[in-house]
Amino acid sequence: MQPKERLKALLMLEDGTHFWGWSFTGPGEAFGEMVFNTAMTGYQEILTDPSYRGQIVAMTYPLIGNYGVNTEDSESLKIQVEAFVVREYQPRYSNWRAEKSLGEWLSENGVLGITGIDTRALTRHLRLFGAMKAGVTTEDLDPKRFLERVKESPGLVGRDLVKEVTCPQPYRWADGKIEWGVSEFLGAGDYRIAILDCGLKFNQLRLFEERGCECVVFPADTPAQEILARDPDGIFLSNGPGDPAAVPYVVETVKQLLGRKPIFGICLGHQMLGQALGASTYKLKFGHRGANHPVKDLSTGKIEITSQNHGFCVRAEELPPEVEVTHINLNDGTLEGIRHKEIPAFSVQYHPENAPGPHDAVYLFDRFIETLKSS
Ligand SMILES: NC(=O)CC[C@H](N)C(=O)O
Repeated sequence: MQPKERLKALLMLEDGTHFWGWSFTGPGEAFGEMVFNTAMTGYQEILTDPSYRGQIVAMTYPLIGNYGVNTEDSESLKIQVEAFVVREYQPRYSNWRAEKSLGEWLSENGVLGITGIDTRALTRHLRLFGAMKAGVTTEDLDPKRFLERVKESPGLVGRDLVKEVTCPQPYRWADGKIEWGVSEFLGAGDYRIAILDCGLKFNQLRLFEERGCECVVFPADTPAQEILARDPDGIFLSNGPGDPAAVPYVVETVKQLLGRKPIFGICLGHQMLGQALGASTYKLKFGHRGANHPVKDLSTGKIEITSQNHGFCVRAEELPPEVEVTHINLNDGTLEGIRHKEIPAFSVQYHPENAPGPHDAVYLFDRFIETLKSS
């Protein structure tokens, strides 16, 4: 794209701090919580991760777009971020799997991407003052007026975004494909996993399938009895967007499932389990989003390098004595994993399914299968 075709864009934070850049996707406007992700690669997976709903994501890696996008690497059926912010967008992609440019894909899907932003300054600001509401626009370039609109936009706290991303009806996952409307297990695997979909990433389903599991996915508001009626061997609680305190109906479901079937939760799923066990959640200052967060597995003493994407955390001090802390984050000491000592239920705050990120923590899927064998 030649500079003369570029549209000027404004990125405005809730505190009035603002940056000028250019759109690389055409005209547009969006609002959301401004967050940064430190992964060096994996922008397609990040853009399609439903946990990013309600957020504008900036990449700290300075060159984005150089390997294009393809039809295989998406983690859900659509682009989920509200908008995308980069230092330097590269439209000339080079990769044998690429099918189109990042800019074409974003603009076809009506998602605004802006380039030319000093993402290092932006990130330092967010680290100092915390994640905050923001807006990006090519249409309302008066900073004073746009700031007022950013202030009026809804934030993340108290907002149930799960209802926006959960599947509209149950489906069965078979050979990497969705079979809409199938809510029964057909006996195709060694283990039947019922998935409570709060905004899952497809790699969770792929990893279960690779391990011989048959997965049936249920909308987040499915009552516990309906799930139990399918007689699954285990229950998986997926990741998902927004404030974990704003989805009490899922916490209620998890309470009813506890002790009935083995449970494994990831990220929002972990926050649902934590709340079902009696702890509350709080908002982190700027969250953890990236692909190199060190986490210690306290049961083995091993350190794993993990993929992360969360802005909230479970209060460890509120967990009852029958719940053990299994993982901690070595950057800031926050809670990263729990396990119930008496009933088969465990969860982690980070992303063992990676996509994008290192594969160090995939063992947790195997640990869950071991739990199913012994339950
Ligand atoms: N990836 C996730 O599941 C994120 C969980 C939750 N929305 C948070 O930000 O903490």
